[in-house]
Amino acid sequence: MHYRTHSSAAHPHLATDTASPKRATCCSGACHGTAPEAPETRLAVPPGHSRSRFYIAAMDCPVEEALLRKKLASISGIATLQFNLMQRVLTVVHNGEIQDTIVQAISTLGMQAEPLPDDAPAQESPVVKTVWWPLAGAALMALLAEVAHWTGQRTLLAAACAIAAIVLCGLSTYKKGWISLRHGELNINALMSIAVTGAALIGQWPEAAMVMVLFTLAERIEALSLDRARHALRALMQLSPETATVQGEDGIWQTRDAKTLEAGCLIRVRPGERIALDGVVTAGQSTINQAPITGESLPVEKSIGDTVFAGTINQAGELEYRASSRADHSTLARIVHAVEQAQGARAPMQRFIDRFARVYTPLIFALALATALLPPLLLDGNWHDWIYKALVLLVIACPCALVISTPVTIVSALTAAARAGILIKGGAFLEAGRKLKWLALDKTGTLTHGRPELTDTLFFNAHDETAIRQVVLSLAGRSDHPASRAIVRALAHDGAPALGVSDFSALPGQGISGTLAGKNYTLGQHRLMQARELSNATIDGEIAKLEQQGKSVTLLADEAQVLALFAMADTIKNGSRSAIAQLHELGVKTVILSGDNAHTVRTIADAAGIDDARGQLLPQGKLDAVAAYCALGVTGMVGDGINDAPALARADIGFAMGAAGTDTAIETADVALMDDDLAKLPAFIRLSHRCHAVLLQNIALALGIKAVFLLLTLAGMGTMWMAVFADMGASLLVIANGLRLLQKQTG
Ligand SMILES: Nc1ncnc2c1ncn2[C@@H]1O[C@H](COP(=O)(O)OP(=O)(O)OP(=O)(O)O)[C@@H](O)[C@H]1O
Ligand SMILES: [Zn+2]
Repeated sequence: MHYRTHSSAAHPHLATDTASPKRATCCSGACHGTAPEAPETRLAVPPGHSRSRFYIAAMDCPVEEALLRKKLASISGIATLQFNLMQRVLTVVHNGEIQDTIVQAISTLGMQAEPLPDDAPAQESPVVKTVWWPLAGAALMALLAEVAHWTGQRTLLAAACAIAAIVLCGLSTYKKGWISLRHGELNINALMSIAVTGAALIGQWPEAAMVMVLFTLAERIEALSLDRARHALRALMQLSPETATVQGEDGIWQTRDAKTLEAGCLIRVRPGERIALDGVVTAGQSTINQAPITGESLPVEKSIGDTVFAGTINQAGELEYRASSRADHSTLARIVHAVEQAQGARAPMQRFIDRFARVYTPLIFALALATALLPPLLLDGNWHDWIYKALVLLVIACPCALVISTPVTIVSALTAAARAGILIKGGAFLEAGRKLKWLALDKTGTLTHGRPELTDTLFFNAHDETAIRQVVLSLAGRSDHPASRAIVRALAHDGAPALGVSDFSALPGQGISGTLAGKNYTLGQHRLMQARELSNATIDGEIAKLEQQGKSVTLLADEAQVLALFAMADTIKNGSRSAIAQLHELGVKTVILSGDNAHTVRTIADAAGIDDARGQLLPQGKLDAVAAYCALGVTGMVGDGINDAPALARADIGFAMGAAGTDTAIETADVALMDDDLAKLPAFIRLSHRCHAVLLQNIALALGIKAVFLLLTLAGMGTMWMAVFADMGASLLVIANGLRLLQKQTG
């Protein structure tokens, strides 16, 4: 009997043997070297601690993060804090039942924290309807103040209009500013409040009003732009339909809410409809557009036994399939969840900028103070002029544009990648991609189709070939390894009934063994038989001949001797050569690390144009090889098999191929490629370059604009509302620049 649970579309190699040993215990992240930093996606929960998540609507800007950090630091029992500003979710690892204390503490900051169920799949953030009329009224009042001022009306009128404008739109800024000042933080709200108040105090009423109005307007636009980045990801989730046609107990088809369906139910999908849940086809034949999962829009043939994914589009015919998981555990839901978690992990660039901002703001604030005080005191300057300049400086002191530019850019890139079938588990990996020096590739299933055909069969010392065929068929039937599957495919038509297998065990990268009809047999590679001293000169000679032809050989042996030889040849994937060429163009060197024999590996390396080839590696050998390359430079490893897991975890970036349908790959890989297309590797590296370019542009833009205004102001030419315009303009520009990554197709 076969134990296949995966279709040929989902890669077979990663499916475990039924009795396979534990998966590699090494988790990605924990074993990473220095570059890149381990992602913070999964917060470790020490014993005795628990994890709580809160949705805080007001927390969408790094200034709130600083405030919250400070406030929560005073609560005992909190171990770790993780801020996801894009999703506005705060994760706290703590001991003791202190959720209420946390909510309480946050409320003293003027923010509301709603507890979220732990690890719940992301939910739609509540849409807060923005009320625009107070802002419009404020703008009108500010204009009137301006007019009153210019037409030389009494100051009183200008002041009245200005106060009305500030009250209409600025109260919340004042409130937030006051809270942050009380906690010793200088956030944008505090800076703006001081600037506006200062302007009013020196009699610049219209300017005070304008600054407040422009600031509020820009904040609104900024919030809307950030929402766009958030919703791009949510839009992915909405690809799976709300309802599905399900067979009820009475056999009648009925339309039901997809969220209420359990695994195991039978679903029918018509041509043109979207698949509602992950599942396995039980009837019908069709083609499916899997672009939402894999990024590949060429339709894929599906028939009985094939896996279908929620969110993909059924095209040609009607299909019936049995759901394999609930809607909130579909591959699509996992992708969205993984990207959301990745957003919470801070990329190195972001950490750098946060550190920079912490110095920048106090520095400019000090400069403003000095500007206000020193020239009038020491140089007999005009108080009014210098205070005004100081206020303009306060407006420039906000690092908002700089701080917001990085997360927006990275989130846009992560989302764009997910839409193209590349799941990146954190900004750190995205940033590391462009630094890749070496890429190690697994052979079977990565460079080749992973569907070898049996080419030669030889029997040794055999009295009864039929009996041996039956043994090998029964044993190979227990494994999902491509070598075993090739044997099963070639021999299955013999029609002999399968024998029962007991004591089945798998030796990753070497073979499998089990007891059939009271005798122990091993199916595996040449080395394994040599180590057991079962091989001989004749067999070695035959194998050498076959391997020269680029074939892989698997042997069947009992406890005393080798009984049969199976040679197979795998074909290289169409896209492999061009993908490797693109990688070389991007400055990445390539090497194959394979468990197969050296000749075959060399043959495939030459056919694909790969720089270096190493065969005959056990899982530990692959790991050691990757470690050696890591010492030379940033190293990636691409694989899909159990024998690759330790090496994938050790590499600076571990890429899992054909991850759709294999949950462990989606969860443990640093970068999960949803299908088997190697072209996704150069696409990932190009995205990394593009993302880096945008990050640098944004930093230059944000700092450049500040620098210009700093000089203008000191030269006495900067006005306050110009500074607000420039500052907020910079924020909007960098956001728009970051969002560009969303539009561009990766590839
Ligand atoms: N489950 C199995 N059934 C049959 N043969 C196996 C099995 N596992 C390993 N082997 C033998 O061991 C060899 C090495 O296996 P391994 O899985 O390490 O590498 P591979 O699949 O050939 O190549 P790659 O490392 O590039 O994926 C195979 O070529 C095969 O001969
Ligand atoms: Zn801000």
